[in-house]
Amino acid sequence: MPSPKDVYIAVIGAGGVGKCFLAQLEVLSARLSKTSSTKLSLIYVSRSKTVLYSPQYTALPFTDLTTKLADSKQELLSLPKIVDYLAAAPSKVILVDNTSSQDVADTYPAVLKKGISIVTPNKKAFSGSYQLWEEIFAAARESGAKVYHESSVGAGLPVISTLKELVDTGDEVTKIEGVFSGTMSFLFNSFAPTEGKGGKWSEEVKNAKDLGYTEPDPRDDLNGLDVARKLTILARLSGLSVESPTSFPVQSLIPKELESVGSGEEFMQRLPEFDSQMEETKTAAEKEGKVVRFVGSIDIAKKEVKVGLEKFDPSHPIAALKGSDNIISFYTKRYVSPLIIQGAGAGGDLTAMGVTGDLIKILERLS
Ligand SMILES: NC(=O)C1=CN([C@@H]2O[C@H](COP(=O)(O)OP(=O)(O)OC[C@H]3O[C@@H](n4cnc5c(N)ncnc54)[C@H](OP(=O)(O)O)[C@@H]3O)[C@@H](O)[C@H]2O)C=CC1
Ligand SMILES: N[C@@H](CC=O)C(=O)O
Ligand code: NA
Repeated sequence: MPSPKDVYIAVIGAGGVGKCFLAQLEVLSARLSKTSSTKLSLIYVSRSKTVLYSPQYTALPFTDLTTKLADSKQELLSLPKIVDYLAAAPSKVILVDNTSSQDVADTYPAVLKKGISIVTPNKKAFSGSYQLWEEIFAAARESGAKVYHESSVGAGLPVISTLKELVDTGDEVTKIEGVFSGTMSFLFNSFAPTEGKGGKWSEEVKNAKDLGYTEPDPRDDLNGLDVARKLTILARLSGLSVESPTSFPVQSLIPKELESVGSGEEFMQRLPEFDSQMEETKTAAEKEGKVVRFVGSIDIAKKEVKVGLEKFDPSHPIAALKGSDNIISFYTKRYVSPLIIQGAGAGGDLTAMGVTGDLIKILERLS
């Protein structure tokens, strides 16, 4: 029989972030077994085409887990079947969604209604329709299940928790601005550095993908939608009921000629043909003694959200960012001089850290 401190963990998605999360889960699980009465049991892990799970809810061993998952012949479960399986577990369950799937995100209300808590870096649930946002939090309130998504903005950086604490303690956010994409930050810091020549645009896009910074399809970064999703989440948490990430101006860096390309692979292959377009943008800024960067802002009073390229003096903190750094400035009634959060905003281990941190918060709050 499971004890009240047994907690079952189900993980959907074992890519760049998911694999790092599983490694962190193994360490956390071993630490908790030595230092507390909490026993974590990983009972379900899946990728898009394979699944490994325990019908009897016994813990899956961590040894060679990703190889066993890749080789598994177990039949995939549909999302409603996953919910049924988890709801029938004999103790508390936390679902970890490490995908960028809208279908998985759309299942959150049903998951939460069954009392299953969720942690995720997936932006889709919180930046989809406003109706989905309301359904998610209504379901969590109704059942008492928790839903945490720190890594949906700024990867492991404490962006969501900071904003929630500002709002929950009665502060009023007036403006949020900065660099919200690790990919875009890396691209512009390497393509248009404040010193030196910089690399080719398409080559830097490939580097960002290889480093695990981009979305599964890098076009979701280049079209500005990833930043728009993050701003939608932050705006909603600040009290602005933004309808969707396409309900405000978003500048896309996808060349017009490649807008209708079918696959991400073909897009990456053809991108070098259009390097001259970004070169022109860079040169135009250089002629003014500036550099281009991809930024976003939310003006709460004006109810204005925007995403796109802007030019900065090389001495500006946004121009001086390094690597995949994000910089996020909160202007509030209390913080007239902004509260600034800065640091790496993408990468498997850093993103997984936010997910594992959320998991720990839920474990502390589960009664
Ligand atoms: N990478 C980063 O730096 C950051 C990522 N995030 C977010 O983290 C999430 C994961 O990103 P990342 O790990 O980089 O992406 P990857 O593409 O590397 O991994 C996604 C994983 O999800 C799996 N998957 C997709 N759809 C399904 C499904 N329906 N059922 C089961 N598994 C599925 C994929 O399966 P398969 O292996 O078969 O393809 C893959 O294992 C995304 O939501 C992203 O926005 C957030 C902050 C930073
Ligand atoms: N693709 C995203 C990943 C984190 O959200 C980014 O580059 O910021
Ligand atoms: Na974060």
